[in-house]
Amino acid sequence: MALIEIDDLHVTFDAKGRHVHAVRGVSLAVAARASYGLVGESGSGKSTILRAICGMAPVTGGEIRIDGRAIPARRDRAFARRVQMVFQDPYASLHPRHTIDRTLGEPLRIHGVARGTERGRRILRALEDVGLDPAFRFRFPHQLSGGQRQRVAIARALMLEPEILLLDEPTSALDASVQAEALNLLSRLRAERGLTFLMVSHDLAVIDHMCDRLTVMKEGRAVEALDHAQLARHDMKADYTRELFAATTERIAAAE
Ligand SMILES: Nc1ncnc2c1ncn2[C@@H]1O[C@H](COP(=O)(O)OP(=O)(O)OP(=O)(O)O)[C@@H](O)[C@H]1O
Repeated sequence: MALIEIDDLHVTFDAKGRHVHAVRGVSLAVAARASYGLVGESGSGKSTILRAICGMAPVTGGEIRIDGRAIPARRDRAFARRVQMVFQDPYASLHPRHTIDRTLGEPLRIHGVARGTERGRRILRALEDVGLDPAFRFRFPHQLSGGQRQRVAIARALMLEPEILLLDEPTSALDASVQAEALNLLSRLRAERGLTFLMVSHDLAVIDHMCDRLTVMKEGRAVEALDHAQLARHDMKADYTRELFAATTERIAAAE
C-alpha cells in the first residue's frame, strides 16, 4: 500500500465571485520512502494539491489517505508530526523578528517535546544536520542568505521528525548553485531518514534530478504519470509532456 494516496481529488475556490476549479480529478499514489514530483506550468494546480493535503485548500471531491486512512478534516497534532511542508519563499515563511533558535524551538514547544537543555541540544543538532554553523542560532532571518534561510526552513520542518515532507518549489527562489546545494541536502536528508517526498516544481530538470516518479499537471488535471526510466527513454505519451521535456532540454543546452 502506498503511504500517500490521492483519489479523484477536486479543489474548487470560490473567491470574490470567481469560481476556480483548480484541481480536477487528480489521482496519484506515493510509496513510502519515495520521492514523487508534480511538474507543470504556473497555475496548473500543483501547489493546491500540497495545500489540500495540509488542509489549506477547499477539497470539494475525492479523498486523500495517509497509510490507508482518510486524513482528518481538521489536521491535528498527530498529522503535524507526520507531515510537514516547506514553502518556496523562506523569507516569507520565517518570522522576521524571531531568532533561528525561537523558530526551531517553536514546533518542540507547541508539541511539548524536549524541554530545557534537551531542546537546546535538538536545535543545535538540527542546525548541524542542515549544514549551518551553531553561530546562526541567535541570528535573525535578515542576517542570513536565501540559501541559509531555506536550510532553516528545512530544519524547522524536520524538528518533529515527520515521515513526509511536502516541498513546494523549495529551491526556485535560490540562485542556480545554491539551488543545487539545497537539492543535494534534501536528497541526503531523505536517504538518511527514510523520508517520503511529494515535491512541486515548474522545472522538469529539478523533478527529474530529485524524484523517482512524477505526474505532469496541466490546467488542474494530471496529464501523465511517468517514472524515471520512462523519462530517460523519452517514453511519454502526451504531447504536452514531450513539449515540457523539449523546453527543459533546450534550456539546459542553452545554459551549458
Ligand atoms: N486561495 C485561492 N483563491 C482563489 N484561487 C486560487 C487560490 N489558490 C490558488 N488559486 C488558483 O488555483 C489555480 C491553481 O493554482 P496553483 O497555485 O495550485 O498552481 P501551481 O501549478 O502551483 O502554480 P504556481 O507555480 O504558479 O503556484 C490557479 O488558477 C490559481 O489562481
